[in-house]
This record gives sequence, C-alpha cells and structure tokens, in this order.
Amino acid sequence: MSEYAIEAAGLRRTYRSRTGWLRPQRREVEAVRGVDLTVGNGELFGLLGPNGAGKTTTIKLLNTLLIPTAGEARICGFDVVRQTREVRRRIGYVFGGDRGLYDRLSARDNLRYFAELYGVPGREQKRRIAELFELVRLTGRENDRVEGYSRGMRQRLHIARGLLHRPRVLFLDEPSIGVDPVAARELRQTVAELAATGTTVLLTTHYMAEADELCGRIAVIANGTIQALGTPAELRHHADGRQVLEVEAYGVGDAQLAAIHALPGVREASVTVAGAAQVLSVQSDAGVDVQADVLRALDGVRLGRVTARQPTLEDAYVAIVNRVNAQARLVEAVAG
Ligand SMILES: Nc1ncnc2c1ncn2[C@@H]1O[C@H](COP(=O)(O)OP(=O)(O)OP(=O)(O)O)[C@@H](O)[C@H]1O
Repeated sequence: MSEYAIEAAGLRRTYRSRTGWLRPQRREVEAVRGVDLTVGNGELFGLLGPNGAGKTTTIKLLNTLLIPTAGEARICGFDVVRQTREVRRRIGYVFGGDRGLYDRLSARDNLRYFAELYGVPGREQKRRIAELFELVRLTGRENDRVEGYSRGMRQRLHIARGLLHRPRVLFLDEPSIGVDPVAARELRQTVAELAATGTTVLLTTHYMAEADELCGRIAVIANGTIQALGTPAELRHHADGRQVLEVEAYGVGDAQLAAIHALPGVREASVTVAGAAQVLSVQSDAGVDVQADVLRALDGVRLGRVTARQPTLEDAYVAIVNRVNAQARLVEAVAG
C-alpha cells in the first residue's frame, strides 16, 4: 500500500472558454496554478479558501473528473490520468447541495440503487447499507422518502452513498453548505467518526471553525495556490503578534472600512453580518492601541459592544487570504 492516500505535485489546470458572440474572445482562467500536497492514510485534511480559490477544481483533478493541464497526482499510489479505473475504485465524492438523490424513493432504496450501480455484491448490500445508516445516524428513518428529509439528513445520506463501495479516500466538497448549525454539528460528528474508521477524508469548506474542529491539517488555498499549510495550531501563528478589536455596529460603509484599514497599526479590517448587526473585526499590531482611532472613524454609526480579544484561527485565515489579495492587486496595478 502506498504511504500516502493523496499526492499532488505541480498540479495545474487552466480553463479555456470563449465569451461573446459577435466578437468571440478567448478567455483563460488559471484555476489551479501549481499545487503540491501529500495526505497520509487515514488523515482528515481540510482545503480552505475563498470563493473561486480553486478548491473544487483541485478536488476534480484528484478524483479524475478533470485532466490536469500540467503536473501529476496519485491516489493510493495510482496515477489519476493513467490509472483512472484503479483510482475510481478507491474514491468517493460527495458534494454539497441537492443533486444526486432520488426524492421519490426511500433512503434505503436510494442506497440500494447506488449499491447496484457501484457494483457492491448483492450479498453484502444489506449489511453495508445498515452499517452506513448507523454511521450517518439515519437508523430508524431508512424507509422515509428522501423528499421529507431535511438538508442535513440529505447531506448525511449523500455521505452514506459516497461510502457504499468502501472507498479509501472520500472527497467532501462543502458538505455543510446551506445546513443549519445544529444539523452541521451532527454532520461534523459523522465526518469525525468516518475518519476514525480509517477512511482518508479531504474536506473543502468555507468555515474555518469547521476545519478547526475536524481537520488534523489544513491547506489554505487562494488564487490557485496553497498559501499556508499546517495543523490548526501552526496556522494560528499567522496571526502572531496581533490583537483583535471587535465592534458590533449597524451600518458601517465601505469608505469607513477603508479608513479604518488605513489607520496606523491596523493590519486587517473586515465586516461580517450577524443577524441585524454587523461585526467589525480589526486586527492590529499587538501593543498598538487602535480603539480610540477606530471609534473615531465610526463616528455617526450606531455601535453595540466593543471587545478586545486574542486572534483565532479565523483571524489567521483572514490574514493569509488578505495578504494574497493585496499581492494580486499589486500585480494587476503593475501590469495595468
Ligand atoms: N468550467 C469552468 N470554466 C471556466 N472557468 C471555471 C470553470 N470552473 C471554474 N472556473 C473558474 O476557476 C476558478 C476556480 O474555481 P473553483 O470552482 O475551483 O473555486 P472554489 O475554490 O471551489 O470556489 P467556491 O468556493 O466558490 O466553490 C474560478 O475563477 C472559477 O470562476
């Protein structure tokens, strides 16, 4: 058996498309620009990045749905281009969203159907399906039609489907998308239990907290390359030497955000929406008190609680991704 479940070296993928009808133009998007990666057997590995970073493309290159423009990848030692059959036998692919299940059938009939499709021997099917219902915590709901399932339940059924043929490696592409927080927690439990059975899991997600809780190691991908890779504790170091000021606010505009970003000592400033309120997070150099300046910049905005705290993994992630964005803007400015 190969030492690694997943290996990628110099993996690249460029999409070529035509846009326009009257004056067609060729457009090239370098979605993945040289990814190097090794994932050990039984590892639960996270691939994190903003929209358009290249996560799904990377997964599709590894699971034989796309052919690399350059570079190589192996699954359990088998080449994804030259040994697709060997690779496909060893992988499962689960993606977020609603496609891929038959609503009018019961959950059990769905799994029976896919077990046939994946060539699970008839005498094994019953036991395997029961085992999987147990793993994804749907025992007792097997005979319900899928149309009555919640999003979280569907997602767990998707995982069961992806595991029918006992893959060594499972690709989970944003499993918790659109799933409510309680269901997302159950989903995470399922993924953790799955990894405990020895299956290698490559998980993509937008949620840092999810990756933090589940993954042994995480790669942050942005702009088609890996920007940082390590355990959650190692990634946290990207925010070393910083402190965070959090301000609950109602109506912070882009101009104010830009003004805060430009304040001396401020490294990052971002806004997330939490219910009716916004949460403004300002990362600054530790030892520089930016609170008075920040509050002055927010003059006229209704404010709630103001808190100072230590950086989290999420802050480290913001720091990594913003650094890449700043570099990309610089390259564009020089080129333009
Ligand atoms: N079939 C395609 N043709 C042309 N461009 C594409 C195609 N698929 C993806 N892209 C582009 O490639 C880049 C990477 O996309 P990809 O879907 O891999 O990102 P992602 O990290 O999975 O993003 P998201 O989190 O939004 O799903 C994006 O700029 C995207 O617009």
